[in-house]
Amino acid sequence: MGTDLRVLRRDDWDEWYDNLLRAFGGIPEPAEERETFRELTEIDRSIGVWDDGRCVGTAGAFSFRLTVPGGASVPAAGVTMVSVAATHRRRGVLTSMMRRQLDDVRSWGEPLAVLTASEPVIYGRFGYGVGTYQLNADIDTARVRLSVPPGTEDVRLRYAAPAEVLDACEAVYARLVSRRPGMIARIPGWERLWLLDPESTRDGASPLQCVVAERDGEVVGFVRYRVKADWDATGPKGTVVVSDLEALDPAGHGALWRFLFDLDLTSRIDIRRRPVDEAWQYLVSDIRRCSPLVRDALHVRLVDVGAALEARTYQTPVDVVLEVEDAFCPWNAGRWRLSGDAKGASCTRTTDPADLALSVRELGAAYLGGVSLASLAGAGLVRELRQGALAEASVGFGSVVAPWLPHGF
Ligand SMILES: CC(=O)SCCNC(=O)CCNC(=O)[C@H](O)C(C)(C)COP(=O)(O)OP(=O)(O)OC[C@H]1O[C@@H](n2cnc3c(N)ncnc32)[C@H](O)[C@@H]1OP(=O)(O)O
Repeated sequence: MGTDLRVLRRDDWDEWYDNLLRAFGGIPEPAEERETFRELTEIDRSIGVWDDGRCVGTAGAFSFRLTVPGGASVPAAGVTMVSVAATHRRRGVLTSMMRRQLDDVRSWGEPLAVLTASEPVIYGRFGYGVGTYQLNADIDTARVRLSVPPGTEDVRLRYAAPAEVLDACEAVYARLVSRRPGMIARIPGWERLWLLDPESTRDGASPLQCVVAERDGEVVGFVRYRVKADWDATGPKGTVVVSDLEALDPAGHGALWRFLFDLDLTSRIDIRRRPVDEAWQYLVSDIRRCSPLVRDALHVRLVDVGAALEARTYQTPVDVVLEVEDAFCPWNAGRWRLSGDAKGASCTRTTDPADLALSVRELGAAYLGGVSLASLAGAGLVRELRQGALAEASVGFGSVVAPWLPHGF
């Protein structure tokens, strides 16, 4: 028997998933988490590589709908659970899975594939560009002060068991999805992930706690967090480890952040995976003592350039011919005329002279409006062939709010 790349079968899931866990260090997952991922795995959209009957490669693809600039919710394959057995690494197993997967995504009619990478170096060769960034912060709340906007006093906070208020929290999330490019509409069942709280993954912190923010009886935000207690000879210096926080308006946001800042016996907030333009940064007295750190988040691949560029809108009018290079998905290569504005867009094949030349990777980076084409041109990755085309496209592709991926997958 030789090497076989095929769609996953339900009976093979355990061996397939064990290959994945082993590639990530071989640390077993708590039973509840493993069962949740078993249920969330879309078997017929997952592939594996078997060598002599043993699984040596895995890759899955969730059926996401991703918010793009303009607010449309666009089908996107959420590439996930990628692994190759260390015994078989660097022999092209990943490349063969990426080949099959992108062909599949195309045949499913999904214009985009997206992923979060274990290491950013892996996926550029397959045409993915970094389309969103995330902000991590480690805030010294003993030194940094927070001011809050008017209306914060009208927001009431109350503790609740995370499971008890899950529906209300999900309703807040659902209202935010169309507001930011990069957000993913919730697939039923995924909400269970936010409640998983096995002791083994807490790293010494408390169980998950939840506080909801209400105004006039309506939930306008929530925060889920843990507290990691710490005491030394000088007294308490605990850390608030934030799991997620969402708010519908500035007052709800301010109230929740003030709560985090004011928690007794703590002197730090550890918060990750936040929007790079999130409001709290403009409310703190000393941003340096918040140790902000920006990191790549969502990697974006245009699987169907025409359909993807038509699915979003452009904040100012654009009419440009793009010369696209795409060695891995050659059906995208060549010239496309993109004409669009804030109401809609068309993107069709053309033989007209090109205005901008770039690879599909740069298009992926710029697609959600978080990376400007002008910045990429500054790096020599986008070439302007008609004077003025770069500024026109760069402004048009932009987004008023920074794109943001709220959770990993
Ligand atoms: C979306 C997600 O799920 S991200 C999770 C990815 N998985 C992991 O990080 C788990 C641990 N790592 C692995 O399982 C494997 O090393 C993988 C999946 C990253 C790579 O699989 P491989 O089968 O070794 O990759 P493959 O042989 O097809 O490599 C293709 C090219 O990418 C390069 N490459 C692959 N992985 C890496 C890496 N981690 N760092 C640097 N280069 C890499 C290879 O050197 C090769 O380059 P070349 O074409 O110039 O020779």
